[in-house]
Amino acid sequence: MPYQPLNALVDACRWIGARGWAPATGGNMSLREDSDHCWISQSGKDKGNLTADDFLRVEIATNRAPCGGRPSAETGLHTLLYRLWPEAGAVLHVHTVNATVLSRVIREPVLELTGYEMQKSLRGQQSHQQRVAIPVFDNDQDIDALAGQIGRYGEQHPLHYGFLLRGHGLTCWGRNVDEARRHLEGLEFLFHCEMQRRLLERV
Ligand SMILES: CSC[C@@H](O)[C@@H](O)C(=O)COP(=O)(O)O
Ligand SMILES: [Zn+2]
Repeated sequence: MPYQPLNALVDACRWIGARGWAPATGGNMSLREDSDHCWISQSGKDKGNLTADDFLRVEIATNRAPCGGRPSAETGLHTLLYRLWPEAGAVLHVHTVNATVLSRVIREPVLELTGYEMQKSLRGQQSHQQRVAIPVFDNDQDIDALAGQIGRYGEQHPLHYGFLLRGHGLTCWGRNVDEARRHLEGLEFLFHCEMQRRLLERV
């Protein structure tokens, strides 16, 4: 019997797939059940076409799926966020073109966004004059090492909405699936604007 609250996450995955934000088998998505467990997409599936049966219950402390199956290769990044942020309820990882390309162009360790009304799609942002800082980490196939690096960063800096992996994509989260979706849509819009601005201004 699938975990019933997964239905909202399954809808979000279809929405992501329809926008082309999880091409091929890219992307992974998860939902927190409680302080010790989350449900995460199985590795290697088409994430735009999942059902609740395609999610595995994973221990947040160990990344293990006691009932078997192969959880996402990037499970360690989701569980890191659930450990770091008790309020994180859902995590969405996507491979959008804007996130993939912009993260390669940014030389600095943080992408700063300011001047955009759509910053207010992000929790706590009340004005286009505020600054949104999205950290950018070098991609790494060693997920444990990557999780260690992001974890050390997260212990010292606010890590509010999401982070970019260079040439890879965006991982973002929210208190629930609706908020994670809103953050994803808002950030993706902001990345698109920032790409266009940099192209036109030849930054
Ligand atoms: C197209 S392969 C992409 C993977 O290496 C990975 O980055 C990804 O997002 C999906 O991995 P998965 O193990 O299916 O959750
Ligand atoms: Zn990925």
